[in-house]
Amino acid sequence: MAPEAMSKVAVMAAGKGGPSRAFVTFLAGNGDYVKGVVGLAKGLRKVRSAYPLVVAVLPDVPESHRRLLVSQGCIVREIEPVYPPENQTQFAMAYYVINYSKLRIWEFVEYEKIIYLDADIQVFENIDHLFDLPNGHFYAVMDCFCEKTWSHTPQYKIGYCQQCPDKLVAWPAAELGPPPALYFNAGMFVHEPSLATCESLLATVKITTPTPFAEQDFLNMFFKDIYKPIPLVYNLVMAMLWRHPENVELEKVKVVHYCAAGSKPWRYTGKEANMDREDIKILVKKWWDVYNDESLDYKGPSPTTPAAEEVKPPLLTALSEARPVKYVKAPSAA
Ligand SMILES: O=c1ccn([C@@H]2O[C@H](COP(=O)(O)OP(=O)(O)O[C@H]3O[C@H](CO)[C@H](O)[C@H](O)[C@H]3O)[C@@H](O)[C@H]2O)c(=O)[nH]1
Ligand SMILES: O[C@H]1[C@H](O)[C@@H](O)[C@H](O)[C@@H](O)[C@H]1O
Ligand SMILES: [Mn+2]
Repeated sequence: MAPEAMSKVAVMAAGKGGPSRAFVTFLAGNGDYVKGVVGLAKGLRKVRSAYPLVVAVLPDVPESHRRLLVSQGCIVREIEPVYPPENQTQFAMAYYVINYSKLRIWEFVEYEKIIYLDADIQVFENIDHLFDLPNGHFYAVMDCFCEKTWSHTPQYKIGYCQQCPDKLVAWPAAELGPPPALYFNAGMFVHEPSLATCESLLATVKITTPTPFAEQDFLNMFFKDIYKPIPLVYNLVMAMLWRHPENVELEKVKVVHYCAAGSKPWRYTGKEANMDREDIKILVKKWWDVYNDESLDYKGPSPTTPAAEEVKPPLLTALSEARPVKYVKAPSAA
């Protein structure tokens, strides 16, 4: 089926009154991450996903970028920034605001379930079946602790990784107590929006000291009791390719997360560590092939009404009214 026909199916399916579902991504600033979102929208079309891509945008995303996303069939929704607790940021403020603002997607209660994907993710095979996972859990892929980005952690310091818990070094339980809880990469997850959860997330974040991986550390803490790992084919964290090649069957991977330093396809130069690998070059080319494929451009009806009708509800209104936030053409939860 042609991509534009599939988009019509998506609109129809969304309007049928079944459980409403959406892919959600997140965009901040006026930089080049918008390319990631365009690539993702086209990738989801290529694999014939039946569900829309909602883009949660911070107020600093320029109008031209919003229009571009709408022209690519995305549903653009502005969110309010979430700020870290005052005076507690040992790291850059902007970084925390960007990442914590992701917590707003729990406000999207017109969707019963969402699959969140970072803008630096591409979907190469259909993953719509993940919407059928039982509710009540937080599904995501386990992270790898082996890159330098982890050097602040005890795991990294002793050379322990949950991807091969017995191989490198076993966790020294005698000294450090039980091994750390399983830790997911927050670039991709499956969960249910809920105003109650959102309220609790925002209240908890206010009293939680920011840590280096920002909302990722926070979500790991918040959802640790309901976290369920899913196979790494749903979020290939790139470092897995050189850190744990024995765990990766590249031909089976459905979702690639271009998160390693230097791997964002739209900034790729090949010069950073590990970036001259053949598998990386292939994955970067695959991303560009989707991004440049004009046949994947959105050709269906406009997924939103004019920008003036965009509803930008303050969280408090949304919470106090405790009903789905109204938004143009988004599948209704009814
Ligand atoms: O200028 C920016 C920066 C980030 N983003 C959005 O924020 C997401 C997270 O940023 P990165 O993808 O660059 O972060 P990484 O994947 O390298 O980092 C990982 O850690 C982050 C916090 O440290 C987040 O948890 C993220 O989901 C997780 O995969 C992006 O995909 C994008 O959707 C923007 O829109 N603009
Ligand atoms: O393991 C990954 C990786 O190290 C990324 O580069 C980092 O940005 C992520 O937050 C982390 O989860
Ligand atoms: Mn990412």
